[in-house]
Amino acid sequence: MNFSSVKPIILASASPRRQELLQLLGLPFTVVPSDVSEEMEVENGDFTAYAEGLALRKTEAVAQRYEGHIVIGADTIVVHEGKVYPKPADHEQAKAFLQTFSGKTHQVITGVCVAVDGEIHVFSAETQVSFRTLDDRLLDAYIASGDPMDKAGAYGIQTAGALLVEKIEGDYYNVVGLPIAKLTEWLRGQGWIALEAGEASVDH
Ligand SMILES: Cc1cn([C@H]2C[C@H](O)[C@@H](COP(=O)(O)OP(=O)(O)OP(=O)(O)O)O2)c(=O)[nH]c1=O
Repeated sequence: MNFSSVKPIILASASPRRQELLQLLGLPFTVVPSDVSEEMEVENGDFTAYAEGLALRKTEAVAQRYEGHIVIGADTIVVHEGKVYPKPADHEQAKAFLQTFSGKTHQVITGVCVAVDGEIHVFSAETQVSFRTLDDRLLDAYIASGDPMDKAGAYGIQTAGALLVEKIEGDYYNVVGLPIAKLTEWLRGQGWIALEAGEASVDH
């Protein structure tokens, strides 16, 4: 399946997972990571606004340098009982995070931002992830693998972190870092991308 786009696409993300997911569309894109600080306050307990705000910040930082492009940025956060769990600072913190999630359900929210020539659109997706009751040896082995360190909440559902998960409700790819179906539907709806086999596209 191949899509074409009306303008060149930039993925404003260093995440290899997001790059792989965007590759599913079979269209060319360039990666320009944003380099913005991810320090922001959660306001009024609104985690969706927080994830969307970070996605907006990352996207805008790149979009201002690339007129005439479709710039896509995202931010994935893990939320449990009113608190955001970022990428862990060290193995100890990774273990503490995962122990907190053991036997419980948390939320993964990915905020997505698309900017085209000053037009900015933001949306998000949320997935409920329920963890198994984790045994200590499995946790230690998983953390020793190093896999948790570059991932929000200290696990990757797409890697050996899969062994920690009991069930999910919502889009799996949203947990991995990009709700690709929702993004594709949105881009098609705007006419920014189209199926190559003759789908009408809007002239922007
Ligand atoms: C929960 C979870 C997160 N993650 C990853 C996705 C994201 O790469 C990362 C969350 O960090 P982000 O800050 O969203 O993204 P990033 O720093 O990797 O890249 P950039 O800011 O340049 O876009 O956690 C997984 O790969 N699997 C998972 O199961």
